[in-house]
Amino acid sequence: MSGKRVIGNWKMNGSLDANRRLLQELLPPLAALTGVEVAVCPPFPYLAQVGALLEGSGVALGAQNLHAAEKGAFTGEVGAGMLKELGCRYVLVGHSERRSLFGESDGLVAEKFEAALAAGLLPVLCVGETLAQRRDGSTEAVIAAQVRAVLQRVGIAGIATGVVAYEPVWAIGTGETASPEQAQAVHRQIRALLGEADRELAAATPLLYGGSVKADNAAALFAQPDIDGGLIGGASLEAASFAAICQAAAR
Ligand SMILES: O=C(CO)COP(=O)(O)O
Repeated sequence: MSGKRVIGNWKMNGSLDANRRLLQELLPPLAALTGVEVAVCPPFPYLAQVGALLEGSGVALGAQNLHAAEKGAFTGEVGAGMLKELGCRYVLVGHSERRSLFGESDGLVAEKFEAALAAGLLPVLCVGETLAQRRDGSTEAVIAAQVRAVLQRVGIAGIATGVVAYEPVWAIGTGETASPEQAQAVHRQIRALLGEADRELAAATPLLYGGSVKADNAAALFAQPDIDGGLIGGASLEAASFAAICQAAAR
């Protein structure tokens, strides 16, 4: 199957030396793969270094966050145009760590998604429910609210230009992956929700799964009809694991 995407989210990890070593080991096996688009999202200070190391590799660069404004008096923040200038293709928007640790609301996430699109970046909208929300049966409502906030702001054409990543909060960094069936059920729901706006664009929107994706569970997840690839945290920091996950997507 072709057309899958695998994006590595390094989170707040790495160093000049570690990044160089990771990519030295990772890029050769990736060069042999076809039918999969791979990207890595290092912390802001390493975008230029990693961008240079990726040159000619076919692996794309992404950032983990952005501010909704173009520029201005926002100390410590980074604008979409800056990311674009540094060679980013993707930017994560509304990762659950941003939502829970840094108070990002559905509305703010929608503004960021719009700003990324305006700069010519491909925003990756991250959505997902907490364990408490899954247990009390509100998974569907939570995901719907998170997706609708962005849909209302940028429309289905805007969402379809970017990417949606389903990352159940209870599966992030816990080693507990959603089963392929659990993930597929939510992906199907997201596809249906987008399909209410436009079926064709909904079908064309890449839906990635994230949350403890590893070399040994990637193939089963990627085999699901509505899972178009993965957003990888911990395993993207290990060259062999990340390469194996990309390989599973290339099959
Ligand atoms: O948050 C994630 C990617 O954005 C997933 O992280 P893990 O793969 O470490 O569970």
